[in-house]
Parts: sequence; structure tokens; C-alpha cells
Amino acid sequence: MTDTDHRHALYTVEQVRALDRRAIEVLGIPGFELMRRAAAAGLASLRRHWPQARRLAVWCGPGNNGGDGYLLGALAKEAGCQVELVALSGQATGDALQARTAFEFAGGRVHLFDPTAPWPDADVHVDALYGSGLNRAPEAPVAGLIERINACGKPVLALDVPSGLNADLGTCPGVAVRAVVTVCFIAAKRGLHTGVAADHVGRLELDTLQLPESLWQDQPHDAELLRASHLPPRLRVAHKGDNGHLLVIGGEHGMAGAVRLCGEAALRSGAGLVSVATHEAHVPALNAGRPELMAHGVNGPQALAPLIERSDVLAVGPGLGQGAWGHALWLTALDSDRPLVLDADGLNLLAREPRRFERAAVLTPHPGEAARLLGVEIANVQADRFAAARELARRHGAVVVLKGAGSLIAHPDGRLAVCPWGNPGMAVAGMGDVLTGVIAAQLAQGATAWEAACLGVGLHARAGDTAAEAGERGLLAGDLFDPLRRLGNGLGHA
Ligand SMILES: NC(=O)C1=CN([C@@H]2O[C@H](COP(=O)(O)OP(=O)(O)OC[C@H]3O[C@@H](n4cnc5c(N)ncnc54)[C@H](O)[C@@H]3O)[C@@H](O)[C@H]2O)[C@@H](O)CC1
Ligand SMILES: [K+]
Repeated sequence: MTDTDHRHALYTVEQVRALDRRAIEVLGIPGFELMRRAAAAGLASLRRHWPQARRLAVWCGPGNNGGDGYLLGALAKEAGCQVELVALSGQATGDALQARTAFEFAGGRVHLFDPTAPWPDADVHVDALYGSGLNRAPEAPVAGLIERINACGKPVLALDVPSGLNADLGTCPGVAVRAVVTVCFIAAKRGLHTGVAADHVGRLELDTLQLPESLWQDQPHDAELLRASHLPPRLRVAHKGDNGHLLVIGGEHGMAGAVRLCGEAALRSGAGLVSVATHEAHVPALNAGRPELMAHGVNGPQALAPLIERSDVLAVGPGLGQGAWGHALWLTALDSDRPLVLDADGLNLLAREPRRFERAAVLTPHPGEAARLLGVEIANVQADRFAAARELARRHGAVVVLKGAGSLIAHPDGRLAVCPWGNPGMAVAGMGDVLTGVIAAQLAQGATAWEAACLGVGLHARAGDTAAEAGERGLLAGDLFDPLRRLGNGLGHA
């Protein structure tokens, strides 16, 4: 993750503004020229995706995002398209005013937005209402306009940001455009990659407006996108002990499936040996169903301690429950010095008895578990997923995977990575148990907590995407095993 190039870097809106200013003030490229390039990039994308489109409706807001829209309208007219351009405001200033004049100079007419006017008959709608400058939820009548654009049945190309989406946080304070394609300018805004963004962005394209590499050099970014990384090849002389011994701890009565999924995912991800500590009653079924797992019945700490002694890494929490049995095992595991992954009830117990970890530790909360750990509501977590993940990592001295569309991985030192893969088919029972197993397997094979979380989250999401090729609906957590194995061996696609 050290050789971040600007195409994998994610920026806050503030940092993108600084890049805009740098392009203008240091590189001497006028703002209007940047706007022209943005408009040209938007139109090029439109023609790539909808080569037959002749009639465009362009919706322009009051700021520079609207300016991009005016210039796209001008370029489209020059290219022979019919353009119906509707502006929210009669006023424009600066570069946006110059852009509006250019549109009129190209023979275009600006219609002022009137909710009672007939709906434009267009092949594609271009959303240039609000970009990175969105500072509140769109209000009536613009909120109604956005709903109408979404419901009109025609594809939408969003310029820079789907209007209404907060490009910094991935939140949607009110309504937001649902684009088929979003062309993001200059640098990837972090909020386009997590939270509710996936419902609005559609296909995301980054256009760096032909700016030279020097623009991004030594400029701060906030996070980075995970890349499809290849695992190092296995030594030909590898011994199963070289690939680590994982102990999965969990499986309260009736929850044997969670430990089996976790353990099997770890084996499919390359762990050398996987033991399971669970209720005695689950052992026969585990042995019969997956004899490669070494299942042990444990009734309490005395039985667990020697198993921990023989293992290198722990996965604590799948189906663990929060009763006396689960709590006693949890305490024993946390009092050991083994690197660990903590999930599910392992996290709920941590919320009850907070700790800081002095060893390699990965926590994998979904937003509900993160909210319990932070003592806030789920809505507060989702309102700033970046801050929530970083705060949890800092508080617990652990690498934190905040799950949900656009999973975040936060390091206690502030580093943050965002997962670009995954799909809604993965929102099913057992997926979290599989993720825990995949991450724990990387720890067992010698990765640091940060590497294990980044590798594990990436492999899990890509395996989910491969498995979803047969359809998102009906995807089972166990469907990831085969793709996990292929991806872990460098087979299969990103
Ligand atoms: N040089 C630059 O800075 C460049 C900027 N570009 C474009 O400029 C955009 C940013 O421009 P701006 O900073 O002017 O911001 P925007 O055009 O995104 O919006 C700001 C305007 O919208 C108003 N506004 C925001 N949220 C509102 C809401 N919910 N309801 C009503 N009004 C609202 C603000 O008061 C302000 O007038 C980028 O997203 C990008 O599209 C591009 O042209 C590339 C170059
Ligand atoms: K927009």
C-alpha cells in the first residue's frame, strides 16, 4: 500500500478544493479552462455510453457544477445535439457566468426552472445541479425535481457528484440523483466510495482533466482504494505449520454454522491448520461435515487454555453468544497474547468491557456493532463512517474493518483504506463469519493486522463478486469458498 498513485488515492472535498486551487494558482491553468475540460470529459463519457443520444436535458445548479453543465451544453450543441438546458437560478457568477454566456453564444437558450413546465423529451439527462459544494439537503422544489429525474426512466449522467450526495461522507441528507454514470473530476472524492454512494453513483469514472502528475505530488490525501493484490507464492517445501494454526472460538448452542463457515473460509484462504473450540454437542456434526477442521468441545476456560497454547492466531466471536459460556471463553482469549480477529458477539462483549490491544488485532464490526462500541446510534456511525472507523481503531489500538457497502479499514495511526468491491448479494447470514475466517487466515500466514485486514476484505469482496455472477439473490456465504481459493492462488479476475 506504499506506492499510492493518485488514481488510487481518495480525497476529502477540502483536499480536492486545494488541488483545484493548486491547478489554477501554481500550474496557471484558468478555472474556466478546467471547467471546459470537465465538460468535454463529461460529453465524451456520454457519447461512449449512449452513442445514439441526440437529445439532452441538462440541469444546471447555481455554482460551478452548473458551470460544467453549461459548457457541456455548449459543446453538445456544437456537436449537433439538441440541448434543453434548465437552470435553477437566473444568476451566475465567475466561471459559471462565463460558461453560461458560452452556451448562449453557441445558440443555446437557458430555461429557468419551472416545476409546472412540460418535462423535456430527452435521451439522456445530465445532472449538473450540485457537485462538491452541496452544503445541505436539496429543498423543494429542487428535491421534487431530483425525484422526477430519478423516476423519468431515462439514463442520467452525473457531473462530478450525483446531486444530493455528500461527496465527503457518502451520505445523502435528503434526496439525491441516481446516476447510471458519474464522471468525477480531478481527484476521487472519498464519499463516492462508501455509505449510500453505491445507490447513486452508478458506474464511476475519474477524469483528471489532463493535469500533470506534479499536481498530486506531495499533496495530502485521506484514504486509498484497495487494489487487487496477489498473495506471495507458497514455498514448494511448505509445511502445514508454516501457514499458521488458527483457533476459531464460538458456536453457542444452535450456532455451529458460524464456526464452521469461519473455519472453512480460513482453510480455503490458506491457513495451515484450523481448530475450532465450541460446544461439545457441535463436535460430531463438524467432524462429519468438514473433517479437515479439528473440532474440540470446550465447557470453559480450562479446556480452552491448552488449545490457545497450541495455536498461533484466534478468531473470536462467530456465534459465540453473550452468555456465561461465551463470556468466559472471550475473557480467556483476550487474556492470552495471541493475535486475533474479533467479530459478532466478540465485539458485543468488547462493547460491555472495553479494552485496548497491545498485539495484532482486527475488529470487524458492522455499523450496528460499531455503534454499540462507540456508544452512539447507528445513524451517527453512518453519518461519518470515516470518523467512526478511525475513532474505533484509535480507541482499541486495533485495525478496524467497518463493514457495509464500501467497507472501510482503519489503522490506529489514521491510515484508511476503502474496498471498491462487493455487492448487495453479500448482505446475507454467514458472510461476516466467512470474512473473519479469511482475515484470520492471513494473520495465520504471517501478515500484519493491517495487511491481513486489507487482503482479507479485498479477497472476500472479490470472491463475493465472482460468486454473484450467477445472481446476487440467493447467494450463500459458502458460495465464496471456491472463488476464495481461486483468488488466493492468483486465478480469477479482479
Ligand atoms: N476550478 C474548479 O474548482 C473546478 C470545479 N469544477 C466543478 O465545480 C463544482 C464545485 O463548484 P462549487 O464549489 O461552486 O459548488 P457546487 O456547484 O457544487 O454548488 C455550490 C452552490 O450550490 C449551492 N447549494 C449547495 N447545496 C445546496 C442545496 N442543498 N440547496 C440549494 N443550494 C445549494 C451553494 O450555496 C452554491 O451556490 C465541482 O463539483 C465541479 O463540478 C469543475 O468545473 C472543475 C474545476
Ligand atoms: K452533479
